[in-house]
Amino acid sequence: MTTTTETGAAKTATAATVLDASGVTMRFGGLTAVRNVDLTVREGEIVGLIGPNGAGKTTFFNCLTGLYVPTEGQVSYKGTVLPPKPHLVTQAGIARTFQNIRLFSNMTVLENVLVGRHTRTKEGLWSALLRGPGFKKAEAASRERAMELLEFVGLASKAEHLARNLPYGEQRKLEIARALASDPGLLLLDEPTAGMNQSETRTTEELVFAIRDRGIAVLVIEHDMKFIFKLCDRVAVLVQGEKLVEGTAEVVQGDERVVAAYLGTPYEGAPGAAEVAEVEAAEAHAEAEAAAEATAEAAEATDDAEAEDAPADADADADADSDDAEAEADGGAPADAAPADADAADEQHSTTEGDSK
Ligand SMILES: Nc1ncnc2c1ncn2[C@@H]1O[C@H](COP(=O)(O)OP(=O)(O)OP(=O)(O)O)[C@@H](O)[C@H]1O
Repeated sequence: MTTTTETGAAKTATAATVLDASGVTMRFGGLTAVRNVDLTVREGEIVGLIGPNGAGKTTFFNCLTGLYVPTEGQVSYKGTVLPPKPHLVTQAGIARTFQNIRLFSNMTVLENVLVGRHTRTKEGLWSALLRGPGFKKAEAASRERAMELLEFVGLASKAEHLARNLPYGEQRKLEIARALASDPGLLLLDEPTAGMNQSETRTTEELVFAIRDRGIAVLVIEHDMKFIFKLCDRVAVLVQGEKLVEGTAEVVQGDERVVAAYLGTPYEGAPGAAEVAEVEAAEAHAEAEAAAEATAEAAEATDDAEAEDAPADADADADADSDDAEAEADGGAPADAAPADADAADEQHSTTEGDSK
């Protein structure tokens, strides 16, 4: 495996655009998971996509690969707008791996890679059923290519093993080999090192460089920052569905908004900060009103008690009323808010399309 560890940022600055996502927005009911995101990947580049949990990274991948139809925006590959259909996106030249490994566990390692080749084989159904010479030739070529890919990822000696018997790190490599089998020009990797130990992670790093050196551009989601900053020519940071920063590893690492987003400290102009401030102000206002009401009721009760000349009882009533008022103030706001939250949750559930990770 030949690898180049230089970032090549200068080399790629003028290279042709492979992926061009513009204004991509994805809403699930009331939730905007991705908001107006632009992103390009050029030939020869490795681009990273990072962000805290729930930032919208996988949703964005799903929009790029046609698994989701974006609410707004469009995705182009090498200058052509992609239809939002996974098989057409693969055919166009974009392949991906998933956060949760998706292999055919009862098939062999080789068969898994052969499945990935089907978008590139032209033999039709009849040819396959009759197993004519055309089919046999195509099948031999596919096997040869699949074995070459297994060699490339270091799994050739396990070609006949069942996929389910591979250790976790090798299953991830097999997923990459299968994605490469469709001869993509762009590979999307969703958390390729999740669950790997340090040495497996280093091997994956080498593998990604080697993929780039084969002329395949890479867009990678990863939580391992060391991996991302070592690997990527450019890194884009998503926070609450919006692209916060994009630049070289140095630019991103030095940006205080990125640090704040990961540590959870709000900063001026943070996505969603206005909404949070609005909710906090409304809560403070409701609390102040409830407290004022409670004080007024307590004062009224004291007056009544004094009028009836029964100080001990009146004090007790006033305390009780005041407790009631406080209880209302505490319980009232969330109780009012609950149905709205429940609606939002229902809406969200109703649009959930199963496991798209
Ligand atoms: N199919 C769906 N239906 C409803 N909400 C969804 C759906 N898919 C994702 N979401 C929501 O969109 C938001 C973004 O989720 P997403 O999985 O894209 O984040 P992520 O950045 O990939 O997170 P992680 O790093 O944890 O994988 C979350 O609030 C999630 O619950």
